[in-house]
Amino acid sequence: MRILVAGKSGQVALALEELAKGREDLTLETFGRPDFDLKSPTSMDAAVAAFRPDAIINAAAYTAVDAAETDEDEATAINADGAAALAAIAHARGLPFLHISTDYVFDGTKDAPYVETDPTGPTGAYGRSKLAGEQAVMQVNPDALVFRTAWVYSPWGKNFLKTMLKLGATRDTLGVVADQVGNPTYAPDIAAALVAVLEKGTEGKAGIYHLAGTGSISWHGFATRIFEAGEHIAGQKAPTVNAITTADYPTPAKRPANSRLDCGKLETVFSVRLPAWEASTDACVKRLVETGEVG
Ligand SMILES: NC(=O)C1=CN([C@@H]2O[C@H](COP(=O)(O)OP(=O)(O)OC[C@H]3O[C@@H](n4cnc5c(N)ncnc54)[C@H](OP(=O)(O)O)[C@@H]3O)[C@@H](O)[C@H]2O)C=CC1
Ligand SMILES: Cc1cn([C@H]2C[C@H](O)[C@@H](COP(=O)(O)OP(=O)(O)O[C@H]3O[C@@H](C)C(=O)[C@@H](O)[C@H]3O)O2)c(=O)[nH]c1=O
Ligand SMILES: [Mg+2]
Repeated sequence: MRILVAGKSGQVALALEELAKGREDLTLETFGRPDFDLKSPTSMDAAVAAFRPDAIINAAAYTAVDAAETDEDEATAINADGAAALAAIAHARGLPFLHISTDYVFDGTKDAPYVETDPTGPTGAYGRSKLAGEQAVMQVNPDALVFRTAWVYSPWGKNFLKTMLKLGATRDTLGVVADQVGNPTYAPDIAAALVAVLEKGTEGKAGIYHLAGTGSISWHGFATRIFEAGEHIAGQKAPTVNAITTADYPTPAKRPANSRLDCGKLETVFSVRLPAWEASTDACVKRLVETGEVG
C-alpha cells in the first residue's frame, strides 16, 4: 500500500514514517512545507498526482493552542480550509482519506468520557478551527474518516512529556494542573492504529471515531508518571510535582476540564484498541533515555 501523509516534521507524521520503514508492504511518504502546503491546493494536487497514493492521511495542522487565540484566521485557514482542500482531492481521486482531529472540540463539562455523537463546544480558537475542519472535511468528502485523538506525546517535536522532562532537569518543584483530565496518547500508537484501519478497509466506515490512549489521568498525574519513569529508567531525580488548579496556571486559551474520549466505536468497528497510557509513557521515556535525550 502507498500512503501519502500530509505533515513532515510532526509527531504523528514521523511516527507513521518510522512504522513504514519496518514494513516492506508499506510505501509511505511524508509531505510538508514549502513543497506541500495545506494552504495551497495546487501544491497538494501536484504531490498526489506525482506520488499516486492508495490512501491519504492528514497529520498536518496548526497545533499551537495558545498562539491560535490571536491567530485564529491562520489556524482556520490550515485546520479547516486546508484540511477540506486535501479531503476534496482525495474524494476526486476516490482515495481513502483519514483526517486527525482533537479532544479540544469538546467544552469539558460532561462528567463521563465523550462519545462521537456528544455535542461539541470548543473553548478556544484551536478547538474551533479543528471542529470547523471536521465539518468541512465530511462535507466535501462524505467517505472520509475523522479520528479525534488527544494529548499526543512522542520523542519528537514539542509535547507535554518532553516539556516536563526538560523542566524537571533544572527545577526542584513544578506546579501542574490536576483539574483537567484526558487521555495521553503516544504518536506511535496512533500510527499503528491508523495503518491497521487502512489495512482493514475503510469502505462503508466513514465518519468520526475517538482514538486515544487507553485510560485517563490529569496533567498532574501524567507528569507524575513521566518523572517516575525517568527515575526508574535513568535514575534521574524526580522534582516535586505539586497539584495546582487551572486558575493557578493562567493560559491564553481555555482548556476543557474533562476531555476523556470513549474509544469504544473504534474497537467495535475496527477491533483496534490503543495500549494503556502508562505503558506507552514508560516506553517513550525509555526511548528518550536510550537515545541520550534524558538522563
Ligand atoms: N499534539 C497534540 O497534542 C494533539 C494533536 N492532535 C492532532 O493530531 C494531528 C497531528 O498532530 P501532531 O503530530 O502533534 O502535530 P505537530 O504539531 O507535531 O506537527 C504539525 C505538522 O503540521 C505541519 N503543518 C502545519 N501547517 C502546515 C501547512 N500549512 N501545510 C503543510 N503542513 C503544515 C507542520 O509543519 P511545519 O514543520 O512546517 O510547521 C508539522 O509538520 C493534528 O491534526 C493535530 O491537530 C490532536 C490531539 C492532540
Ligand atoms: C508546562 C506546564 C503546563 N501546565 C498545564 C497547562 C495546560 O493546562 C496543560 C497542558 O499544557 P500544554 O500546553 O503542554 O498542552 P496543550 O497545548 O493544551 O495540549 C493540547 O494540544 C493540542 C494540539 C491538542 O489537540 C490537545 O489534545 C492537547 O494535547 O498543562 C501546567 O500546569 N504546568 C506546567 O508547567
Ligand atoms: Mg516500507
